Amino acid sequence: MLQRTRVKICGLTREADVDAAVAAGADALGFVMWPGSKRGIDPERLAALSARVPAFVTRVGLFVDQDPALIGRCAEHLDLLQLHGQESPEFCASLPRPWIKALRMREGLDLHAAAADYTGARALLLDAYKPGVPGGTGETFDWSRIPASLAKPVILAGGLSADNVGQAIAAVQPFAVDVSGGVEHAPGVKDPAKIAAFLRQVLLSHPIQAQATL
Ligand SMILES: O=C(O)c1ccccc1N[C@@H]1O[C@H](COP(=O)(O)O)[C@@H](O)[C@H]1O
Repeated sequence: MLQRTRVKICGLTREADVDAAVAAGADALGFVMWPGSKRGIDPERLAALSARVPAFVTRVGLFVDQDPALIGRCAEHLDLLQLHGQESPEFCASLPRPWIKALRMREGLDLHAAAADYTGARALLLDAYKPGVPGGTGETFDWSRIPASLAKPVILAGGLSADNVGQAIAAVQPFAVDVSGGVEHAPGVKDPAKIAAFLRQVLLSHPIQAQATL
């Protein structure tokens, strides 16, 4: 079976960057609704950016232990929620949109147990662990810690860029990859050339499998 690695470009704050990510072929676009981030936007910005996104491109809202009322207000502009804090499985299940759970790869994290706990998650997003920082660190982690078979699709995040995403896909074979800092020239300011290069490297990462399957 031909399995194309999906791509999410996260931390979009500007119309031009939304357009660049869509034009490059991104499958999903991420909007950081957490005000503690330099990439954070408010619900009004979300509405404006989300309105530019065409059909078949998934609009993902990123939250960190935030008020469900705020999540509810944002939901009409989103297709999927990305939960980056200590949200419990019960909290996640109470939300008005499908969701993915972000897990930071701290030492000793049992991914099989997490997949069983977050049974309603559409995928697990795995990110680097840095104490006190909920995500978007620009750091990688040891990809060999990801088990080959997990009960949930894996979205690989953390320090990815055009320079290492091919290697990451070869090592992990994730369902999707997620990038923020690696396609920017400043936090929240994307670089269209880096976005295009990232997408190109993802496509180039499995040509032999594609040819064998066609
Ligand atoms: O981007 C942020 O500022 C952010 C803040 C809080 C939680 C998550 C955040 N970003 C997510 O972190 C990963 C990895 O980002 P990077 O590629 O290493 O910069 C990704 O899922 C971002 O969406």
